Amino acid sequence: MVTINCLRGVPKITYTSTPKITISKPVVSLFSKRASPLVAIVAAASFSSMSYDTELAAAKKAASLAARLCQKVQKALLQSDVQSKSDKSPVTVADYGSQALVSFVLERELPSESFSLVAEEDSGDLRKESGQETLQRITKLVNDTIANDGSFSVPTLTAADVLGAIDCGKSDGGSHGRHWVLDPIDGTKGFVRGDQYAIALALLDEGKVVLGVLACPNLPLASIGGDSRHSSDDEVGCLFFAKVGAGTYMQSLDGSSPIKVHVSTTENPEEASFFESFEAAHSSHDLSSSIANKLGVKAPPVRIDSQAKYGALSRGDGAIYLRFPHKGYREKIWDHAAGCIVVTEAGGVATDAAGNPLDFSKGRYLDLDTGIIVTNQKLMPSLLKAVRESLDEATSSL
Ligand SMILES: Nc1ncnc2c1ncn2[C@@H]1O[C@H](COP(=O)(O)O)[C@@H](OP(=O)(O)O)[C@H]1O
Ligand SMILES: [Mg+2]
Ligand SMILES: [Mg+2]
Ligand SMILES: [Mg+2]
Repeated sequence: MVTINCLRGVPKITYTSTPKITISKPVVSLFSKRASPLVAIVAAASFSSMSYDTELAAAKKAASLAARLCQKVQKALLQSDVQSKSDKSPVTVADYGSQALVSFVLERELPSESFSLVAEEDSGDLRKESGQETLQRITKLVNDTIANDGSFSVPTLTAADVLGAIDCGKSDGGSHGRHWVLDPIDGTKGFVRGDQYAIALALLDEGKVVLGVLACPNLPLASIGGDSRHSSDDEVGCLFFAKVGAGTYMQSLDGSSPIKVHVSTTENPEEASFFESFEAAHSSHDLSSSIANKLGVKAPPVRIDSQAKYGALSRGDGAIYLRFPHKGYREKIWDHAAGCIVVTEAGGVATDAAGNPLDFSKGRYLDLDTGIIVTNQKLMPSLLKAVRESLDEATSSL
């Protein structure tokens, strides 16, 4: 049996191999020219032979447009644009606007697809009385970005449309069917500081990441290896994209020709610089320093926010990414799905601290042992050994 969950008041189509078709809602959507049941059946029949080209093109367009919205907001960020979520983490008008835009673009560009989106933000706070001013600002940002792009002929979106688009991201994901996975701004703390952030979008098919796009508006096109400071003359704005079995490419966000990228091939830890979170609250800097020492890494850590770390690693700026959240933190799939395929298609390996591959099929959270480590194939065995020793030492000193 195949179930296609269409959100936003569009049809929920369920059919079995008989095929028996049930349409549980009327075909009504502001945005979409929705699939007929027949189209849905044809799509399901060719499921296994998909090349994901259309999906990748849609994902690149969605992430690039969202990046434009974010760039505009970051340039003139107001204190009132930044709110605090119930877990005390920050969220801005750009996080919400980016999520609404990506949801909107995917549905417009892939009208015959089922549409399931697992995304970070939800509209709860925007539906409250206190959220109305923020909602108006987000609605204007989304409409302005669509109008400036000029490629969609849609009526102006209402605040309710924007709320609906944001709430499309409530899917639970899982190991069956297709699910888009979105972090509308990864590295919100970096975004608010004026530093690195990324729009991270991936597609899961039967629990596996099959494509990923990372828009990194502040990442220099030139290498940042070994030095996170860069001159203000550096051209910034990178778009990384990867498709399963097809490698990883990078182009400028302005639309230059893509170039194929590859992770560092160094086998020598002394030459290998490593990335970690800028925020010590997100990853233990002490633990990564101990691991780097054991491995013989000489260079100081390169600390930057967001999945820009995966992008930079995929083009060989550094050779290692270490992430060790403090006890009790659960990693979410949108913080790693796009970055993971970008780095693995570029020849890298991403695992948990025990060397297990990252499993994106378990729902909104990653179920993993302790931390996330990323490097090239050659360095992974010695990195795993250093990780094990450092973790043992940390445990025995408690
Ligand atoms: N205590 C914590 N430990 C680990 N990660 C955390 C954390 N609190 C928040 N995060 C996650 O770290 C992400 C940013 O990663 P990085 O440190 O690499 O920039 C955040 O993404 P958002 O900014 O999308 O919320 C958030 O999901
Ligand atoms: Mg994130
Ligand atoms: Mg985010
Ligand atoms: Mg967040």
